[in-house]
Amino acid sequence: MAAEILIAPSILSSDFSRLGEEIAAVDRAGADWIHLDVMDGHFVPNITFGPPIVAAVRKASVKFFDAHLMIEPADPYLDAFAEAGCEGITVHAEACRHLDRTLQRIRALGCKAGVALNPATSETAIEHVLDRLDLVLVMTVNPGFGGQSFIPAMLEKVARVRAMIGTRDIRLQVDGGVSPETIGDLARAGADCFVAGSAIYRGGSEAAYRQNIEALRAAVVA
Ligand SMILES: O=C(CO)[C@@H](O)[C@H](O)COP(=O)(O)O
Repeated sequence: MAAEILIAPSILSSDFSRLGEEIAAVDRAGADWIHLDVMDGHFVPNITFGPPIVAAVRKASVKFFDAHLMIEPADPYLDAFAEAGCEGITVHAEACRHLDRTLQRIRALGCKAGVALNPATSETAIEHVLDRLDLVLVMTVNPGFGGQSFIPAMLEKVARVRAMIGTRDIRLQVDGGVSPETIGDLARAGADCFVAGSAIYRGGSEAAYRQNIEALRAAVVA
């Protein structure tokens, strides 16, 4: 049976001056997960926030906190993100020298373990850790910024990753340029967890966020 579709708003596109309210708003508007984009200005050319901010906004929602660590190294910060309230921690394959060890640590902390792949990284980079994974994140833009255009070549990669996952209980997440125009193709290629920033946070109100989330869900099944 196909996995339930999950919609995870990326708070990168929210109004950071009201971050707690913006998280609560997408929660009430129908988000399944809250996606937290952590950037270090080194692995990616942008800087966002770290564990203290995650801990501060944890009370804004009881939904699954899905942290996407675009940081290198990631290992020294895993415990702090888990303590801050992240329930899923996704690291980049490109940023982890000992990926197998990193994933073991994430699970030992009681979190779901994920690996993200940049557009240029082959899925073969995660063949050896499939049994340590709860989620694979196929980046469909080059990480660092919201509002970029979806890279069409990633559709075939999503299909290849879906085939690799086989019958394992692993979520296939996509992130970057996810919109009502692209989500249907991504779902047909095998994605089941959709991160969207600008397509959800446009409109600036809870009512708009609800409409935007509903439009994404409708386009998956169209
Ligand atoms: O991780 C990232 C960017 O690095 C994403 O989560 C973006 O924030 C997605 O933004 P949109 O492409 O949906 O606007």
